[in-house]
Amino acid sequence: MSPHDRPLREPADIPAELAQARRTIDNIDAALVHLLAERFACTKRVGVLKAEKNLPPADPEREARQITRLRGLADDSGLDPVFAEKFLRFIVDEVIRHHEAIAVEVRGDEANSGETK
Ligand SMILES: O=C(O)C(=O)C[C@]1(C(=O)O)C=C[C@@H](O)C=C1
Repeated sequence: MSPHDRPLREPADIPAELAQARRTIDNIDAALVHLLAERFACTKRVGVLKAEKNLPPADPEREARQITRLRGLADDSGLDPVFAEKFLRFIVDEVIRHHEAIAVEVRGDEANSGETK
């Protein structure tokens, strides 16, 4: 466990309920960071697999299905579906940038090893 996992210290003079809510927010933010780190570790592997198999970095058809699914989940759980879609778009755009960089690296490695595909 990292020292950053602990909730932030709050001033003693703030209302107890606000301090409790902020502890919950800090725990949720920590979980979000851990989840994003796991997701990006997984998509890094996907980027390598795609580059090795000469697949394109982006898969718009899969993205469309992910958006439909997440919008439905958001709706069911009281989260604004427009926000859910923007959030996924933000993450996936970053993943695609990573995939593009990985593809450049893998192509370079192949060129250096004299491999052909
Ligand atoms: O599923 C893939 O093919 C991925 O590369 C992962 C991912 C994602 O982050 O969810 C990213 C890019 C694609 O356009 C679709 C989905």
